[in-house]
Parts: sequence; C-alpha cells; structure tokens
Amino acid sequence: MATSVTTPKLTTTFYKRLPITVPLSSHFLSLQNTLTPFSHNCCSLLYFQCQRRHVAARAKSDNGAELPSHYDFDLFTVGAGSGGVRASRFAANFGASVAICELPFSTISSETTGGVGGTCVLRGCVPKKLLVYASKFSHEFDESNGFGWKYGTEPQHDWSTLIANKNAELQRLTGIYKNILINAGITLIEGRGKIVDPHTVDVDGKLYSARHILISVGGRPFIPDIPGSEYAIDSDAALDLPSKPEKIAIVGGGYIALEFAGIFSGLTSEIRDFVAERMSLRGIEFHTEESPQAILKSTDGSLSVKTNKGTVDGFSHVMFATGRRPNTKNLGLEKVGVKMTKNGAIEVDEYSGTAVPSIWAVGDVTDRINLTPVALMEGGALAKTLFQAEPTKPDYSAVPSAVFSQPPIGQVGLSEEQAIQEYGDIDVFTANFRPLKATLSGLPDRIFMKLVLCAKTNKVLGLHMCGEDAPEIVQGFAVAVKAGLTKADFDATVGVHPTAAEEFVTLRTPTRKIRKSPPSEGMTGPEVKAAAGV
Ligand SMILES: Cc1cc2nc3c(=O)[nH]c(=O)nc-3n(C[C@H](O)[C@H](O)[C@H](O)COP(=O)(O)OP(=O)(O)OC[C@H]3O[C@@H](n4cnc5c(N)ncnc54)[C@H](O)[C@@H]3O)c2cc1C
Ligand SMILES: NC(=O)c1ccc[n+]([C@@H]2O[C@H](COP(=O)([O-])OP(=O)(O)OC[C@H]3O[C@@H](n4cnc5c(N)ncnc54)[C@H](O)[C@@H]3O)[C@@H](O)[C@H]2O)c1
Repeated sequence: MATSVTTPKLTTTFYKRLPITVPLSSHFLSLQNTLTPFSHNCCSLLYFQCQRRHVAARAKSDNGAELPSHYDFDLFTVGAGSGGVRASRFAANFGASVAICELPFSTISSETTGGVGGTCVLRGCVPKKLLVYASKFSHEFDESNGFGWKYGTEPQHDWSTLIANKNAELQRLTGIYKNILINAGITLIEGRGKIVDPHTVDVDGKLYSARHILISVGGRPFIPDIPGSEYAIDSDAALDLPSKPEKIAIVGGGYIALEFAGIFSGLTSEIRDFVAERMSLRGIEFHTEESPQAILKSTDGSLSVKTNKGTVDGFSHVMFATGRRPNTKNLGLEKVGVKMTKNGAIEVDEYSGTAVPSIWAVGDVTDRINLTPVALMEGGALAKTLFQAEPTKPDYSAVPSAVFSQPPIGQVGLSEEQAIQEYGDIDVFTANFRPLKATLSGLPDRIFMKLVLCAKTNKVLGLHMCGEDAPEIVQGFAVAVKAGLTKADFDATVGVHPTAAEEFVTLRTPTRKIRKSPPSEGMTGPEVKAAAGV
C-alpha cells in the first residue's frame, strides 16, 4: 500500500550541477579535482556517464526545456534497510522522484517479512547492542563489590521485561524510519519487490517503472543443512526468544557468535561454543575444530549436538552463527541479466553498478564489507553518482569495525599480517595492562592495544584494541588513521588522563620490528631476531 505519493520537481540548481549541460562551469571544474580517475579529462567523465548512464534521471532538451520522463520514478529501491534508505533519501534530496518497497514488519525475517529499517535496526546492531547493555550489568555488579557496593540479595534479571522494552524500541524506530522516507517525499510501498525487466519492478502484482532500480535487499542468516537443523535457531530468533536459554550451544566463531556468547554469558545462561578457531574470552568456554554434524532432540525436549569429536547433551537451545547469505533468491535477477557470485551476492563494479546498466546494488547483498556504515556509504555514493552528476566510489580504506563481545574488540586499518604483506618493513607497538578499575574491582580484566606502523614513513597503518570501551576509542582514532597520521603525530598529542585511550599516544618502545629487507646496521638483539623472523 502506498503511504505517500510525491514527485518533487527538479530544480534549476540541480540542472546546473550536470556536467553534460554545463561542462565548463566553475562547479564542474571544482568537481574534477575530486574525481580520481577522471581528474584530468572531462571527456572521460562524459564518456563514463554515457556508458553507465550515470547522468541524473531526467534529461534536458537543447533549448533547456525539461523532457518528460516516461518512467513512474527516477529511482525504485527494493529493500528499506541501511543502504536502501540512505540511497533513496539522498536521491530524493538531490531532486529525484523515488519509490521504495519493503516487506511487512516482523522481528523474524523471512521471504515474506522484514520491516522498514532493515537488519541493523530490527534484527542486528540495535537490538544486539541493547542486549549487550543488558548483559554487561552482571560484570558491573561483580566489579562494584570492590568499590563498596553490597546487595541484600543476588540481582535478578527479568528476560520478558528486556524483550518487551526492546521490541517497543524497535516499533518506535521502524516508525521513525518510515517518517524519514515519507518526509523526504519518497513513495513507500509495502510488499515484496521482484525485478521484471531492467526498468520494471513488480510489488505483489503491481508494476512500477523506473529509470534506475536499486537492489538493497541485504542478507539473512544461514544454517547449514544438517540433520536436525530445524531445531536450531539463528540470530533473528536469538534476539526475540520467549524465555532466556538455560544452556545454549553457539556454533561459529565470527562476529555474531562472539557477541551472543557475551550476551548469554552475561545474562547467566550456560554457554558452549562450537568453533573452528582457537579463542578465549572472559567466562566463555571455546572449543576448537568442532563442527556440528547433527542436532538430536530427546524425549524430554533437550537438544544434543553431535560433532566430529563426540556428542554433547542437555542444551535448551542451539544457535547457529555461521554466516549470512544474500537475499537474492526469486528476485528475477538472473532473468534480466544481473550477474551473481556463487554465494548469491550481486556482482557490482566500483560504482555499485551491476551487469545491467539501469540496475544497481548496495549493502550486504553485494557482500563487500557487510557493515551498516559501509552500506550507508555505498548508498550515499550511489545517490551522488546517479542524481548529482558526481560519480563517487565508496572508499573502503581504513573502515573501522568492532565486535561487541565482552570485552569488546575494535580495529581500524591493517592487521600486522596485512601490513607485512603490503609494506614489508613494519614496527609494532603493543600495550597489555590492567585497567585502573580492576585494581579495586579485583577482577582479572586486562586491556590490549596495538599500533602497526610503516617502518619507513612512520605512518600508522593499523590500530587495534581489546578491552573496555574499545569500540568508542577506536572510532575516535579512526579519524587519525584515515588521515594517514604518523606515530610522531600520535606522540605529539597530549593524552587525557586517567584513561585507557591515552596509552595510544604514549607508546614509546616497539615490541617488535619486522623486516623483509635485510637488517640495517645498528639494529641489535631482539630487533635483529624479529627482523630475521625468529
Ligand atoms: C545480529 C547482527 C548484528 C549486527 N551488528 C552490527 C553492528 O554492530 N555494526 C554494524 O556495522 N553492522 C552490524 N550488522 C550488520 C548490519 O546489520 C548489515 O551490514 C546492514 O544491516 C546491511 O544493510 P543493507 O541495507 O545492506 O541490508 P538490510 O539492513 O538487511 O536491509 C535489507 C532490507 O531489504 C528487505 N527485503 C529483502 N528482500 C526484499 C524484497 N524482495 N522486497 C522488498 N524488501 C526486501 C529486508 O526485509 C530488509 O529490510 C549486524 C548484523 C546482524 C545480523
Ligand atoms: N559488530 C559488528 O559489526 C557485526 C556484528 C554482527 C554481524 N556483523 C556482520 O554480519 C556478518 C555475519 O556474521 P556471522 O558471525 O554470522 O558470520 P562470520 O562470517 O563473521 O562468522 C561465521 C563463523 O562461522 C564459522 N562457521 C561456518 N560454518 C561453520 C560450521 N559448519 N561449523 C562451525 N563453524 C562454522 C566460521 O568459521 C566463522 O567463524 C559478519 O561477517 C559481519 O559482516 C557485524
């Protein structure tokens, strides 16, 4: 059902931005300076735009009159998650007429359910972080004893209050997202979109034509097809369980497994993780190289997990966090010629263009970096490319990220291994310390930090942290890493005291120097050993 139908008129200012109509305007010249591949030659920009139809949605006749568009919309977006909403809103702001379709709301996603806001808002970042907040209290209660706090009774947690409050917040947020779209003059259509031809989308039997179509349908959790997989839950269900799991098996060792292990551990569920990699986090037992082969249900309703190493009994829940798959099934993409990877992700060029010139794709459905801020960047860049005559590539350098495990992990830039690969000679500074809070809490908490530098230029290539507040701290330092600052810039920065973050500007001695080139004269002892890879 359409909740708003508005087609904003394109303004004169908008037309002035088009290089095709005003190629030598000062605006165009300034644009040229920001476009890497086209910086020196406006002809290549024009050629590029003609090839990929990157020119804005409506054309202008030779005498300057607006030519009527024979499409219903300049842009039709399928999927109102992070990427789709951002691209649509920016496109509408640039003067395009935009429609967006989205499945009806549900906390659990399916072929027929979704909701405006998408995964991040309804089944990802936001509800996950709310549950992380809920679960962190148990550690904070433990910490508080050393600071003099005493509790008459053991604090109790009420799962149903948490889930009800979380769901009320999701309703509020999906409403806000709808309003954002409607207030931007975008036509919001509830239903499942399917591509009919390069310029037509079918939403539950009704056809809409558009000059450009954007596919931003995201992805859904993937549970391997093993016997008993119908007893397993995924992250959608784990965020909306009717009761707290007593004992939960978590399969996987990626973002979601680590975050949910922290959530359920903090909320005092018993956790058992089945994971391929070796790892250890506070209070959580991780088992290595154990991949479930079957899930069995006993007569008492409890679940057993059969692995390559034996069978573990007595679970109330088994959660799979084994990755996600793009939502490209039954979307009509193959029929119109959109190319896909064997994983089902849409193949796109650097401007998010698919193999079909009028069809574009952003976000998780393209399986580039599957994070909300990246989907937002891709959506914003596409809107500029299509409707502001400003071909814009998303920039994937120094994308920061965090795992909201407990303790959390944050990183930006290159890992040590990537830096060696790319730069050869690197210096690594580390700090591993007991935070001030732990001195009174008496808990065994630690903080670990790492800076990876290019040995030749002193530039900070990577910054990593595991410990309290790592995501907040890394977000701040990400600006410095993105800007290409050096260790000298870090050293010249005064710290904020007493904080953990100040360690990043007071690291004095390298922990190791890794050299691919022969060791230089003057290098001694451990440095030479590190340089030789000993
Ligand atoms: C548990 C979890 C936690 C996460 N935590 C974080 C985090 O902390 N930080 C972070 O950066 N990222 C996080 N992510 C990843 C983040 O949620 C995604 O990268 C982001 O939502 C991708 O946005 P998108 O627009 O590509 O897709 P989505 O947000 O998935 O939006 C796609 C939308 O398309 C709709 N749709 C699908 N098919 C159709 C159709 N045929 N017709 C109409 N509509 C359709 C869907 O219903 C959905 O609303 C998390 C993900 C999960 C699962
Ligand atoms: N904080 C964040 O930014 C955040 C949080 C959650 C999710 N995400 C995004 O969502 C994506 C999906 O998350 P995810 O954790 O599901 O995927 P993931 O790709 O991060 O991790 C999947 C894990 O499952 C393991 N695995 C796969 N098959 C297995 C099997 N049969 N048995 C045992 N282990 C198996 C893999 O080895 C891997 O450790 C992430 O890659 C990320 O892009 C981001």
